[in-house]
Amino acid sequence: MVHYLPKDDTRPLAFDGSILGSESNIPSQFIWPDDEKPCLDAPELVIPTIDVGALLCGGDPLAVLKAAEAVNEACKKHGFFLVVNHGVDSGLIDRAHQYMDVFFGLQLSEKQKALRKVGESYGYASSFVGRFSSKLPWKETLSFRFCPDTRNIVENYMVHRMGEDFRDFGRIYQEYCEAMNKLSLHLMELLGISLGLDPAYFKDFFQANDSILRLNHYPPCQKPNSTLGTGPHSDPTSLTILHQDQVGGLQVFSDEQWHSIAPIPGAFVVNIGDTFMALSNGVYKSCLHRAVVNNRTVRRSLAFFLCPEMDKAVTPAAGLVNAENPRRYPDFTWASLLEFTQRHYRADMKTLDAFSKWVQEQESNKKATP
Ligand SMILES: C=C1C[C@]23C[C@@]1(O)CC[C@H]2[C@]1(C)CCC[C@@](C)(C(=O)O)[C@H]1[C@@H]3C(=O)O
Ligand SMILES: O=C(O)CCC(=O)C(=O)O
Ligand SMILES: [Fe+2]
Repeated sequence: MVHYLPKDDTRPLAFDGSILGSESNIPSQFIWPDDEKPCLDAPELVIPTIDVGALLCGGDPLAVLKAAEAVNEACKKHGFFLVVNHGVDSGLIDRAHQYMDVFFGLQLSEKQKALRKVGESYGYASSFVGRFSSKLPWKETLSFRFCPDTRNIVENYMVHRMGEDFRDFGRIYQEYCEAMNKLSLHLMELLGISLGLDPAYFKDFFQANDSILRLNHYPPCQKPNSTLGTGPHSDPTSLTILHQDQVGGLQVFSDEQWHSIAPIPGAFVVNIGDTFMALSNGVYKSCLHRAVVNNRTVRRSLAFFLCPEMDKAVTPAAGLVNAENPRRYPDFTWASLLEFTQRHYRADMKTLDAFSKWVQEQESNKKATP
């Protein structure tokens, strides 16, 4: 059964990884231009490994200070670091990876019960069929909304979209999000210390949050040199906690070239997003990264995106604005940046600058119309 349409057909194609993964004639919409094609032998980027054990148990202040210094150095440069000794149960991480196929292994028609609509951030999306017309990512995704104060929000969402049979499935990602939320708040303490702010500064800002867990499922691809699992972008969100399986494929753009981030069992890859770059007044960098695919095996990753409450004002900490470092970005809300990425702009390497320009244009339009 063919799951995609001939080249000249303009109707959106349906992406079914179980079929396309073995196809050699890849639809043109998935082929990236030469200047964005991946280099599969990218050199490895060695990023600092932060042991957060001392932070979790309120232990040795010297160890916390050392971790904060390493975070400061990494975040001023490329915004990526590894986290170990994080307290997240390894069995929960394993189950979160194993259960992905309970959903992605379904018939396309079943998965489409949870179909994400344009402008929405949650549900099932396959390569953004119907959202973009070219440079389509070679992946299927399932995204959940997580708010710590809304009991069982993930579990109830899955039951609502897929039926009672998906309660156990939803329970696993509910527990996974609760663990990510706890770790995120510890990391926010460390980021506050690393910027010379009160440890509670960012922790309080994100205590109530409106976050996203995204399951990325990358089928094998017969032309891995011409396609991308996830295109080059910086995350528009605040902080990303990524768990990638042992297949490998995450790449970061640093020092003018692409580098691979090797999977480390039991470690999370953490990176600063655009919203946190604005909160730090540009001191910490939200950097370009992407995911490459391979022709042998499926790759899976779980990305937890910590986001503030929708209408909370995103404005830099006062201590980070001064004559040497004036305001870099306008005040905004996460709701407006999210809407920008969902309706007006495909998140890429320049999202925050394009968004800042868009905010200023919106404001001048408002002033112009009486
Ligand atoms: C707010 C978001 C938009 C994207 C998901 C996310 O929750 C955080 C990352 C964003 C994304 C992955 C950046 C690359 C382009 C994108 C379209 C994708 O490939 O998935 C982005 C996501 C989106 O759904 O717009
Ligand atoms: O799958 C990966 O390794 C990266 C995915 C990513 O960058 C994202 O979902 O924002
Ligand atoms: Fe990302």
